[in-house]
Amino acid sequence: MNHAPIDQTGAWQRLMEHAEEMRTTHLRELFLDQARGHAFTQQAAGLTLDLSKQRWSDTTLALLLDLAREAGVPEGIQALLAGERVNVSEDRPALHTALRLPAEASLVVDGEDVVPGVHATLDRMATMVARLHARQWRGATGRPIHDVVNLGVGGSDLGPLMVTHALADYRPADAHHVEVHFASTMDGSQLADYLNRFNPETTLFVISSKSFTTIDTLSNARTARDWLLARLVNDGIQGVDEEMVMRQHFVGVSAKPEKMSEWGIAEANQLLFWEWVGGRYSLWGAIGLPIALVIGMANFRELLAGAHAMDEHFAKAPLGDNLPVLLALAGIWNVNFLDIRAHSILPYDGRLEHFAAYLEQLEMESNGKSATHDGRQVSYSTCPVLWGQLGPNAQHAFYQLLHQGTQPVVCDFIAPLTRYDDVEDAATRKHLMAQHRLTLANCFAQSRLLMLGDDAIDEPGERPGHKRYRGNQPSTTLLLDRLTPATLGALIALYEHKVFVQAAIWGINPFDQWGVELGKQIAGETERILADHHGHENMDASTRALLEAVWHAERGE
Ligand SMILES: O=P(O)(O)OC[C@H]1O[C@](O)(CO)[C@@H](O)[C@@H]1O
Repeated sequence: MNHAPIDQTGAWQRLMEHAEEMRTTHLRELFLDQARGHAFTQQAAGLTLDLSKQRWSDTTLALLLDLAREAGVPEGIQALLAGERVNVSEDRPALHTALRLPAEASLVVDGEDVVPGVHATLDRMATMVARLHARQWRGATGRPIHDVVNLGVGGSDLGPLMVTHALADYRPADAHHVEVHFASTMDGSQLADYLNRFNPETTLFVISSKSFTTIDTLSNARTARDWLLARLVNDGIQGVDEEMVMRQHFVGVSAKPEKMSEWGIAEANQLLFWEWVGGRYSLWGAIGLPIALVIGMANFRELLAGAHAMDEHFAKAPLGDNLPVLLALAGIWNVNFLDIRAHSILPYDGRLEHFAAYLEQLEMESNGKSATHDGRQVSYSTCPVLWGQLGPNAQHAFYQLLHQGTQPVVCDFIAPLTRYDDVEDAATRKHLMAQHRLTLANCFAQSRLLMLGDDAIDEPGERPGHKRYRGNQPSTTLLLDRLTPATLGALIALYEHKVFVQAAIWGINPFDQWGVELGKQIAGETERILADHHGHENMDASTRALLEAVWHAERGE
């Protein structure tokens, strides 16, 4: 990978000059070229990526590809996939792609083939899933488990939450005996709701934490353990003891087996993964247990196969046809050359409700960095501010700003081409397919209007200021043939690799997250001060007053 400041390269300078001209070119002018739609559209692994509504031209793309080569992107891709230590600050590989290699593949890292271990874990997951689906996993009183609650946060929550929601339609018949839930917030509010409603005899907790030190997760886990012990042991259910509760109501997923054991997770209930899997890249293995519970192991393997298909494409397609590379370059162009630093993720499918939240972590925790590999502060922008929501709902919320606000925003519109054609009842199918058409019409209308502005109307005429649309907001449209485990796997892998390519160009490490560490430390100190009622004397006036407000409230003042 190239460690020279990227903004001092010839390719960057040429892009800066070219951007002068492009900044004053409206998208509607670019679309005078009728061939543009096709020219900027590529397909792979069940996805169609339309980048024609980006404010770029053939020349822009050629210059961006030069930039990618100058930044060492092709070598970076090979290094990532070969298991080199691309996570420089933590001196380890980032091998999420190994989690989706087929069983017959081999990937030797530090003298060891990692693939057999990956598949051994998948097989252990399969055994757990089969027992739960068959109602053979019983709680301490002998009743089959009905509710499984995943306790995790960040990468140990967002991926499984997003995918289980997206693929709920793929639930096999035997999975209907088990309901999967998620609790992540450290304030306990999500968990408290479950504890009010669920029967402890039939509830299993999956404690998901790569580090097994995350206070958010461990505080939820402690509450869950106390709840189970209070209800099943202290209330004196005959024959039930603590050991049985720990063995029959807790599974642990982590890279730290010793910490799981210390906490009380039975060894047989520990699912392991590796330090070389980043938290936000971890849904493909043991952290994906809730996914496998909802969609079944066969569909989980399809999810992996879809991601692997995207990995193969990423490894082999020439840069100019490579979907993750193209998506990354569009982002670089917007952030660094057109000064567009807000990015909205807008799925037009209710099943992708949690996709934006998932991408917020993937992109911003990966690339929200300002130090390069060699510790230098960058002199250019890196990750944009990324946020999103279901597109149809966002139309009634923040699209006003997209259309008439003052901020340039780039949008990713995401939708499946086909939906509801398999609904059995003919009348319902007809109505639902019409709703899908309506949704696609809205999706395409919005990106067109954002692009053209007033020109989207046949006869724009004179319009008062408050009715004018200036257009020229760029967007990407991503179509899935249909939303299946395989295409969702490919979609996620596409964004993972996009993030990697952008990091390679910016010269930053997408696989660490040092920026979240200090906050955890200071929160720990603050928690002690809150409990001890002293130690705040030398703090800033604002924090002091906030702490005092809590103490007043605790005293009922
Ligand atoms: O899985 P863990 O170790 O509990 O971490 C949860 C999340 O916390 C973070 O480390 C950030 O604090 C994320 O990177 C991670 O996904």
